Amino acid sequence: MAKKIKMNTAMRKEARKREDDYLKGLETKIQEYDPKTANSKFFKDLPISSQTLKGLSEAAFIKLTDIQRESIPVSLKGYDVLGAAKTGSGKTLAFLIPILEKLYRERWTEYDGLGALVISPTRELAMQIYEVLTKIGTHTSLSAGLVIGGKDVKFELERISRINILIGTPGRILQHLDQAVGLNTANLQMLVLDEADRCLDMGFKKTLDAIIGNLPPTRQTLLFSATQSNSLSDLARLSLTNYKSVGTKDITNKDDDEPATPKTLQQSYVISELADKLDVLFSFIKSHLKAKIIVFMSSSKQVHFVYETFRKMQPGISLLHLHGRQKQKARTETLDKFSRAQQVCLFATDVVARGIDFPAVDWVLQLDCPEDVDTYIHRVGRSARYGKKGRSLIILTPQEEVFLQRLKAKKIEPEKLTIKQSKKKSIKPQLQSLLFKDPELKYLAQKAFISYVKSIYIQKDKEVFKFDSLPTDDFAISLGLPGAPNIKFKGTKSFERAKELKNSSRKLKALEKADDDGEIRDKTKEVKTKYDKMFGRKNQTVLSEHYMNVTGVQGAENEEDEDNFMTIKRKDHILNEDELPELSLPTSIRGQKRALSKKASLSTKGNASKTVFDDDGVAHPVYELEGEEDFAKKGDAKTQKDEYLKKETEVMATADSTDKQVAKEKRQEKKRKRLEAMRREEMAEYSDNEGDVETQVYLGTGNLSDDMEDAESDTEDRQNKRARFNSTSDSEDDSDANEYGVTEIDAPETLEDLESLTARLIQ
Ligand SMILES: Nc1ncnc2c1ncn2[C@@H]1O[C@H](COP(=O)(O)OP(=O)(O)OP(=O)(O)O)[C@@H](O)[C@H]1O
Repeated sequence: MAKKIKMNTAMRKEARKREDDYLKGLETKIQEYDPKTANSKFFKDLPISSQTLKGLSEAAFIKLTDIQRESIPVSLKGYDVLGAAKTGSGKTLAFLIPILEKLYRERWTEYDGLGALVISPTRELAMQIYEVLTKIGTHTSLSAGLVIGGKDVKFELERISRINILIGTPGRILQHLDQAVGLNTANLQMLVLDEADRCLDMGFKKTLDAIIGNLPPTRQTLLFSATQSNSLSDLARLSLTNYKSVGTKDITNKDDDEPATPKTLQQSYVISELADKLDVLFSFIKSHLKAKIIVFMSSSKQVHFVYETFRKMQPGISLLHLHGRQKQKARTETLDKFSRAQQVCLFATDVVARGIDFPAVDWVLQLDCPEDVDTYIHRVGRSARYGKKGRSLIILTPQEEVFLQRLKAKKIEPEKLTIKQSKKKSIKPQLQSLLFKDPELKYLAQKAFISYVKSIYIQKDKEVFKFDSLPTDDFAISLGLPGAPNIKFKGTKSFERAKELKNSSRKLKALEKADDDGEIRDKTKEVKTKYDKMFGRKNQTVLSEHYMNVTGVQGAENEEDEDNFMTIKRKDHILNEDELPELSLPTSIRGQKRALSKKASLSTKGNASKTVFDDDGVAHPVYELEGEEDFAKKGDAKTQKDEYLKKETEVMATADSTDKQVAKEKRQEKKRKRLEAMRREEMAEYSDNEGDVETQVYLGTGNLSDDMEDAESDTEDRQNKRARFNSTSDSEDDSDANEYGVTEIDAPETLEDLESLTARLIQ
């Protein structure tokens, strides 16, 4: 922080003049700076302020990297920038320095509000950017905030209005833009999108559009990434004006034969059968006990399973695991431990594939093939950063070998390795024995199996990921399972049938419509057996235990169920179709149609008549005429009429109150389901791949040097977050929505009320 000295008016004037002159001089230097002639090597050669230089040198940033040399002067001159450079090449400083400089030159104070906004696709990356900013900005008087989840609103509102540089993930930033009255973007000078293409991949396009829509068009915008996609060019076209592309040659390899991966990275691959991959992994770890390794896998369930089982087999190196389904506190601790350790193996999903700057990673191992070459580049980019050496190994199954061609098209040609026979060790018997002893592990194995199969199924590149030729039985055995869990695509007969369906394009669409529970819901054709209904109620306490027993899915209520695309059934508990109650159905097609058609059945049955049964079980027509004498015996007509009306009114009143009760229950059920759906949606959005995964909001206290994390009260914050999140999404089109985004409706008093309620619900 700038040191405050007591000054009188004259001194203040003098200081002000000196500052004016200095800033003018700086501005002139920027305009006159010509990167070609300047040929700067060090930060001190750039036209930047002494306070930023001081911060940089204290953090040991002295020499410029290529992307910094190229892009900082362009950004300082005020151009929009599309910056692309290899992983680990120093892009973070390339956008943070221009932010600090711009706000400094504009003499930004806390009263000017938000001056710069930095958007990052993951929370981890946002935290990392914030940390770098706190280091290099320590001599400025600017304030910075990290927007990552739930302090109380009053606290946020108070702070956010004084933040000058805000860093966060797209969803959370939009929420603040929508809700925080104190967040004034009218003066915003700079917008930065880090890993911009990833923000788009993760489906944040709409959110980004909405954020950009909230910002003044006169701002300067910088987009940075280590890979480039068409969507990024689209975003650049839409959000940048008169922009300069910087460093893009570095990664597009149009003009030279250089790959988009760092030169100092030694890349290799091995071909292994799917069923042997875990053996290869274990053998690899055993023979690299002194290394710092990251192992990438395709899903959190795989990470969880491999971590839990390998831990029990004690390979002789510390093991860590990190995925988006862990609590934020655990994730932050793991990141920290991994960063500090020198000999350690981290099992992770792609949540840390991009941008995260772990120091000195020796090996990046890809146990599962990445979805595309860009993901490959980002994963291997966790090693060989900032010119250091590093190595990578990708394990491909014979079916996935075609991925090497995809890499070759981008000039990436890893070297083939074969594993020495002497180093190969099968861990299958150990895994089997572990699973046999521990049902929890068996459950994890089943989930890992399912999530892997699902991950292959949903891949876009069908030439690389061949769902049909998955050796499922062998794979299951390799996880220690007795055989492939009987995966049932609900609504179809079996796994084999699912494959068959997958090959038929129309039915594929149906499969793609599968909901979170793996059920392909075709509402028009859905027929529920009593077993379906029972399983459908698995969350209800009475049946849940039984459901778990039948399906062998113990502890499912404690697990996030993202992988229930397909459900598993324990082999020994398959329900036999012949156990189901027998139905006699018409065999001919015409007969079936007739049975299902009301109209057709009426034609054969004649008009319907309503019958009532008396106490002796004798049937009478509903309107049975009574003889005059019998009628007269009961009293005069008026009294009878009044009595009848009274009785009927009572019946109607009872029916009305029952109806109201039923309507109320239905409404509550609907509300519950809606909240549940929102929660699931939110979990999905804030999950594995993992974008806006924050569970807490934290704003910096208004000073760059202040710390950032308060991971307390996770659950409570999660609830708060959820509440606000829902409220955001609903508020636009539902003026009656309360703070939870749920429309409160009065109990219908009349039939009209009920009708209008129904109409609203249908809408
Ligand atoms: N000028 C510099 N001098 C010394 N170290 C630097 C310099 N610039 C960056 N670094 C270091 O290099 C590493 C990589 O930097 P950074 O994380 O900004 O890379 P990146 O290009 O954003 O990578 P990715 O594409 O993977 O996100 C960091 O450890 C950072 O501290």
